[in-house]
Amino acid sequence: MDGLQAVRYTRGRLLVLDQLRLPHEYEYDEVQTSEEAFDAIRSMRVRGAPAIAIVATLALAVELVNQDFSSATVVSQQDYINQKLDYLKGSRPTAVDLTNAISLLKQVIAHAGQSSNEAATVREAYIKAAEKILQDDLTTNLAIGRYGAEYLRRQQSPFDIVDEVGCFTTSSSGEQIALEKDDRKMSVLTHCNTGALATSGHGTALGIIRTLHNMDYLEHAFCTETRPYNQGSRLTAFELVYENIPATLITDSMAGALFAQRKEEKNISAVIVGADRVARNGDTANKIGTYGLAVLANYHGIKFIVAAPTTSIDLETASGKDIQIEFRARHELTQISGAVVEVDGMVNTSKKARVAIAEQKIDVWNPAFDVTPYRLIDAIITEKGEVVRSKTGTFDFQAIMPERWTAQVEKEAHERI
Ligand SMILES: CSC[C@@H](O)[C@@H](O)C(=O)COP(=O)(O)O
Repeated sequence: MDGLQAVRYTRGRLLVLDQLRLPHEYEYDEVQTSEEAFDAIRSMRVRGAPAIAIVATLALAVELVNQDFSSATVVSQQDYINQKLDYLKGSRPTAVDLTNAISLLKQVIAHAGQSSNEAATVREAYIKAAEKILQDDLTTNLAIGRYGAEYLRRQQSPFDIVDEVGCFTTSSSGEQIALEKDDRKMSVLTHCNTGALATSGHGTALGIIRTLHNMDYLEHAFCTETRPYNQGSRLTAFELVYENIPATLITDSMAGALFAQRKEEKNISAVIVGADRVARNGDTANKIGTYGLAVLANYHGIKFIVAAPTTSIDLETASGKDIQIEFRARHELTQISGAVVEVDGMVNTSKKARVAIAEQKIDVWNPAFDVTPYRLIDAIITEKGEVVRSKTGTFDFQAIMPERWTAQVEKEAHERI
C-alpha cells in the first residue's frame, strides 16, 4: 500500500477507498457516475469536507469522459452538468466545500460556453477544473500544515522559529523583559478525521500534526474516538499508526480528565480540529463534540485551533445559527459494526456483524455536527496563513480572500436595491 489515499484518480477512472471497512480492510470501489458518487458520500464510504467535494466533482468528470455526448450542444451540455451538480449538492448538507466547488465549476462552464460553440470545449473545461480542485487540495493542505505548525510553535515560544538570539516584551510599567526560549516538544489533541483520508492527502488538522511531527516539534498526539461514527478510532488512529506518529486514543468523554491530569506532564498546547463550514464571523461547524472540546480547552488555557482551507469558508452565511446541521440515522448510536477479534488479537474480517449496543427502542438525537462560536477559537489556519480574531472580536477573512469577499459584498448590496 502506498501513502494513504481516499481517492485514486486518472482521467476517466475514479477509485474511492471504502472508509466504512477501515481499519479492518483497505479496499477501493470504482465510482463511474454521479449517482454512485452520491451514494458513496451519503453512506459515508467517503467523508470529510474536502474529500466529499473531490469525489462528487471528479465522478461527474469521469461520466463526461466515458459517456457518449457526441450529439450534445453547448447549451444541452451545460444543462446536463448544472443539473448533475445540483443533484450532487444534496448528498450531505453541512460541509460547504462541495457548494463552493459547484459555484466555481458552474462559472467555468458558463465561461467556456461563451468562448466556443463546441460542447466538447465545455466538457474539457469542466474536467480540467475538477482535476485542478484535486491537485490544489494537496498544495493547500501542505501549506496549512506549515502555517499551523509555525503558529503553534510561536505561541509556545514567541521567537521567530529560526532566530536563536531571543526577544523582549514590554511590561505594563514600560520595562523590557527578556522572553525565555521554550524548546519543549508539544502535545496536541484532535477530533474526528481530518487527515489524508478526508482530503487529497496530508490533511488539514491532522496535516498540522504531521508537519509538527516532521519538524520534530511533536511530543504526542491524542485522538478522540469521535462517537457515534468513530472516525477518530477507526480512521485517525489508523493514520497515526500508519505514519508512526506517537499517539494515544481516548474516548470523547476523557478529554477533560486528560487536560486536568496530563496538560503539564505532556505539554498539551492545542486542540486542533477541522471544519465543515466556517461562517463569515468565524463560527465553525465541525464534527459533533467539537464545541465541547472548545469549552474544555478554553477552561484549561489550551489553544483551540481550526484548520480549514478557504474552500471551507462560507462568506454567504453570516453566523453559525444559519448553518444547516445534518441529522443522521438512529442506528448509528444504537448499533455498531466491526470485525471479530480473536483472542490472539488477529482480526477476522470474514466475521463481521452489526451489534446492538443500546436499548433498540430508545429515542435518539443524532446531529452529525455542532457549531463552535468564534469566541472560543484562537486561530483559523488556512492555506493563506493564520487568521486571528479582529478588534471587533470576530474573524475577518477579507485579507486572505479579497476577491470572494468583494463579490459577496457586491452581491449583498445588489440584493438590498
Ligand atoms: C478535513 S475534514 C474536516 C471535517 O469535514 C471533519 O472534521 C468532519 O467533521 C468530518 O465529518 P464526517 O461526518 O466524517 O464527514
